[in-house]
Amino acid sequence: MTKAVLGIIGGSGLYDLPGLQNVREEHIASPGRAVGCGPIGDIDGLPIVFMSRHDKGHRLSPTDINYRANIDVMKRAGVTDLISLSACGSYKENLPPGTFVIVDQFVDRTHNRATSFFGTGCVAHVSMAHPTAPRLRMRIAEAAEAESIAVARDGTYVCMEGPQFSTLAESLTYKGLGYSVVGMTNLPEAKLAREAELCYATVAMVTDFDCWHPDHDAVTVQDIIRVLMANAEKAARLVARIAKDFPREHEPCPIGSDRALDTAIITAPEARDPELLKKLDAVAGRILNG
Ligand SMILES: CSC[C@H]1O[C@H](OP(=O)(O)O)[C@H](O)[C@@H]1O
Ligand SMILES: Nc1ncnc2[nH]cnc12
Repeated sequence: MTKAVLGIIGGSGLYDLPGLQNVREEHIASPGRAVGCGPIGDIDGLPIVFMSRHDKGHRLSPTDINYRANIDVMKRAGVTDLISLSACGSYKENLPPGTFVIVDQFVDRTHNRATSFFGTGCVAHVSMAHPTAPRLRMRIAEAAEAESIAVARDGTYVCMEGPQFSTLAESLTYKGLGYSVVGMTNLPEAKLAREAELCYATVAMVTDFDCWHPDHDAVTVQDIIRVLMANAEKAARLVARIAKDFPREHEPCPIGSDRALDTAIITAPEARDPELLKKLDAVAGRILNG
């Protein structure tokens, strides 16, 4: 049996995790990739590792975040299940600011991100057909309902490069294509979490209607921050409730997020690059050394 450890990545407006108990600062480095770990603690006895994606003071832009180091560190810290708490714009009238969308699908519109641990010397192709872990999503949705937080149990998140917000033409296109929400950060995490065999889910917390909505002006950071304050309080309650009800033993993922590398690595053992394999010790150790 594997002990369940919950990882939380906080996005815009979420630079710490209120309610985290028995906090200790531990430095877990990601070899060759730098970046340490956020505070480790627990809520109701469930071990929790917190990381602030943009760092304290919101220092890092979506393009500059070291997603590989963040996910690698989560893996090294023993995380089994990873939840992203993110701000997003909405493309649907019925998902107004304040709504928490438990994303089930992603569309990638980024073009300047490192989105794989693998590469020359060890190539792997994991499935991204179902990028989020259904059982984790269900637990988040149930916790949100128990806390009377307005929640949508699914939705498609389009991940744009940014850091500029969308043009009106982009916004209308994404809306027309049926996407639910837009953000700039979650797609690299979802891909890397899958390679690292972590169960991943996104809570996309709506802050604005982007710029498509005829009744709302173009989105500004000031407006977003106002909504973020309220969302942050709800997010802390949500995490506390998830932790309270979370199983203490990791439950096998019904879609195999936690075994994603079983059938993914294609490079022949004799063609593998020992230097790359060293860096993959945490992410792919189960399958490479197993
Ligand atoms: C501050 S608005 C734009 C910013 O907010 C979202 O960040 P995160 O996903 O980390 O909450 C969005 O993706 C942009 O990075
Ligand atoms: N409208 C928007 N577009 C992209 N990222 C966002 N994060 C919050 N609101 C956003």
